[in-house]
Amino acid sequence: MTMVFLNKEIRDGDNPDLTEERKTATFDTNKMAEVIYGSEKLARRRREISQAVSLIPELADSKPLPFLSRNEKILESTRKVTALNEHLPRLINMNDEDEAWHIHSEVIGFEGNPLALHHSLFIPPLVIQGSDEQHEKWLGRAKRREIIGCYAQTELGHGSNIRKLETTATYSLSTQEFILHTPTINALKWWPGALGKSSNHAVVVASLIIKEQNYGPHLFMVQIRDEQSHEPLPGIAVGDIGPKMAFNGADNGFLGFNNFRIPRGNLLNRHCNVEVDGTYVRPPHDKMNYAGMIRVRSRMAAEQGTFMAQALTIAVRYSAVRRQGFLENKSQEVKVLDYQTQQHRLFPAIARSYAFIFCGFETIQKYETLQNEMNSGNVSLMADLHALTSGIKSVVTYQTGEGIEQARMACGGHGYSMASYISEIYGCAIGGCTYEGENMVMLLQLARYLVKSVELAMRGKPGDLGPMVAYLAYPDIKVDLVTGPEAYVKMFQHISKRQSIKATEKFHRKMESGVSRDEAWNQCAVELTRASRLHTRLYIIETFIRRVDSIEDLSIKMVLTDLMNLHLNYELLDVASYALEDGFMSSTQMGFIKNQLYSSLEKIRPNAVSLVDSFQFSDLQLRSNLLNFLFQVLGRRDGHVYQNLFEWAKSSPLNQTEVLPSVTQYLKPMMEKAKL
Ligand SMILES: CCCCCCCCCCCCCCCCCCCCCCC/C=C/C(=O)SCCNC(=O)CCNC(=O)[C@H](O)C(C)(C)COP(=O)(O)OP(=O)(O)OC[C@H]1O[C@@H](n2cnc3c(N)ncnc32)[C@H](O)[C@@H]1OP(=O)(O)O
Ligand SMILES: Cc1cc2nc3c(=O)[nH]c(=O)nc-3n(C[C@H](O)[C@H](O)[C@H](O)COP(=O)(O)OP(=O)(O)OC[C@H]3O[C@@H](n4cnc5c(N)ncnc54)[C@H](O)[C@@H]3O)c2cc1C
Repeated sequence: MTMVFLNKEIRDGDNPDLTEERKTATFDTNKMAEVIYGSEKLARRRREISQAVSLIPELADSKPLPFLSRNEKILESTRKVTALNEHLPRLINMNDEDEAWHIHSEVIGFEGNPLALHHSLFIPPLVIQGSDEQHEKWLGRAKRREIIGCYAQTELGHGSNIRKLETTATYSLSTQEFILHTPTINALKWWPGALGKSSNHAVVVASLIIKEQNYGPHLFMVQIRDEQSHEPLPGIAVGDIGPKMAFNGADNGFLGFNNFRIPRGNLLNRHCNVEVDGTYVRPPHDKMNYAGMIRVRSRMAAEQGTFMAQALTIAVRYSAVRRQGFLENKSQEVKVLDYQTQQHRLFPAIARSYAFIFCGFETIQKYETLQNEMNSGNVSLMADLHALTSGIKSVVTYQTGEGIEQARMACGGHGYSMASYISEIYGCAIGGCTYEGENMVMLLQLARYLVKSVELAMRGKPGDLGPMVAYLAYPDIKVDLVTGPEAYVKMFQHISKRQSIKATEKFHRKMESGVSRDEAWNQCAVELTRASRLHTRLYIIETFIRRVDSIEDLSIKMVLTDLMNLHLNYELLDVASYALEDGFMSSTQMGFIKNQLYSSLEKIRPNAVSLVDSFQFSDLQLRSNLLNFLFQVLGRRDGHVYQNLFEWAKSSPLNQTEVLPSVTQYLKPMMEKAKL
């Protein structure tokens, strides 16, 4: 029997073009997977889980999803997630979030499902903001999936500016209840995933009002539907918001309250409280109620990195079996992966996927440290992590969107077909630019932090700068890029520092000229977001270097060094104008960076397929599975693309009949009429 994952993933019967690629690899893909996923155990568990899932037919799509209506998609995603629920205890360690995430993405893919938000946005705020008593009451039920929940914060009229949320939770002294109310159409909750038709509970974010004083956004546990009939409770209006760009297997919804009462104990009160007499007990940090958002953002680098990696796996494998045009040898057309332009399209994005995943591991760990500190009352790390994750979520989502789109174009016409699966990945991933804080808004949050840091440095207090921004006070010393990665970091530090200082000085000048602070901020906003992006890209580069430095296996270290060098040169080239502008970079250095970049592409070429194989996405996960060969097919591990594309097309509902009603009703009469 052929094993699912071999050293270089060579299997009998594969397309020989892919086999040839796998033979040229200089490293072991299993070992690389250990580096990607953080440990031998995690990488092995993923393979075991993929293998187990592939043997359970009911966990595969029963129909090609692109051919389904919205109702059918929701039915199918719900069928799969509930079937999965039955198998879960046997397949994964139920306390291991990584395993749970992996198995869900295997089975559900990118289309969404009614439980996706339950585990990522309903349970976490309950854990973070709920007291022990509240955990006792709801957490076990939620974890056992006796109840289904969502996170209802955004409203029709407000998403970014949550201080202005209009849904109110007014404390009634006489009944010791909160009265939830939606005063206007704009105040309807709008967007929460799985709210529309599936959830019976929601963590609702509403402005807390006590004795006519507004205490800002707070989190409340609210039952919205009857647990037996699933009908909305009296006083609640709830429904689906309609089809979206993607993620249509999930029911994002709206929610309105008509003076709906909940007990005082439903305010999630681990860190703040309203006492019986209406006394408000403040949390240890003003923005404590936003902590759940830091958690989600801290996971986005790794998440988006794997989204992009899936699109790249599809595009790189396909590029190795797609032959078109000639190079030197005119007797055989070349693999399109041999074109430098194709490599330039795909390889820097592979490097970014690795970089985002490595960076993601660090931010997830940082969040876990923050969480432990918060539990013991120390909130001093919140500001730093809020700034860092605000920048990272914005940069990685944008660059992931770019990378996936390049992957699509790299597949030519077939990339545009839903058979590639890339449009589904793109539609889901690109939502990340908006959800969990619109990117510009979040870049401006990081900019606040950078401006404050520059001000500290300007006031001669560099010692007060945290390690993340210490470079803002470093002197400018020219660097020789030939000396290696540290010189690239120094060059990037100079660029980032200069932009932060320029933006801050411009902001100060505006205010000195009499413009109000808010107006001055707005007039500098583009420059400020540029500073945030540069700072974040520098941070990502540094995490990449740290990770490569820590690797012991020589063959893995060598290929990752090639990938890291590609990343360094690509990133620096992309922002070179900032350093050319003040003469910190010479045109000779610019030429050096370009040459290094092209030589990195050549070095990576023989390892390209194995670099994406190392993510070890199963065919099921890429919707290119053998069990159901009718589904999306471009990223198949075995590379047999064309015959499966043909099968896919034949399965289109349009092809189930030779003459469509559109022809009999309209085209035929038109043609007949024309003959008269
Ligand atoms: C066993 C089984 C287990 C199963 C597990 C199953 C897993 C299932 C997985 C399924 C896998 C399937 C795979 C497919 C993958 C599909 C994935 C796609 C999923 C899509 C899901 C989308 C979910 C989306 C959810 C949301 O979007 S929720 C809503 C998010 N909303 C926002 O983010 C709003 C953004 N706005 C804000 O955060 C704030 O308004 C603001 C921060 C912008 C401003 O706030 P505010 O006005 O209050 O503050 P100021 O600007 O005035 O600043 C004042 C100071 O406060 C500081 N500040 C602000 N925020 C914070 C903070 N969070 N922490 C600390 N400090 C903060 C500022 O920095 C200011 O400080 P200063 O004054 O010193 O400068
Ligand atoms: C797929 C998806 C899933 C979602 N899931 C959930 C969920 O489960 N729960 C939930 O509560 N919400 C959810 N949301 C909502 C999401 O969190 C918000 O849409 C997001 O926070 C952006 O807010 P907004 O829609 O108000 O955008 P807006 O703020 O209206 O953005 C519009 C434009 O205005 C600009 N802008 C706004 N404010 C500023 C500013 N201060 N400075 C400069 N520019 C500004 C933005 O940059 C943007 O260009 C989801 C959204 C999506 C797309």
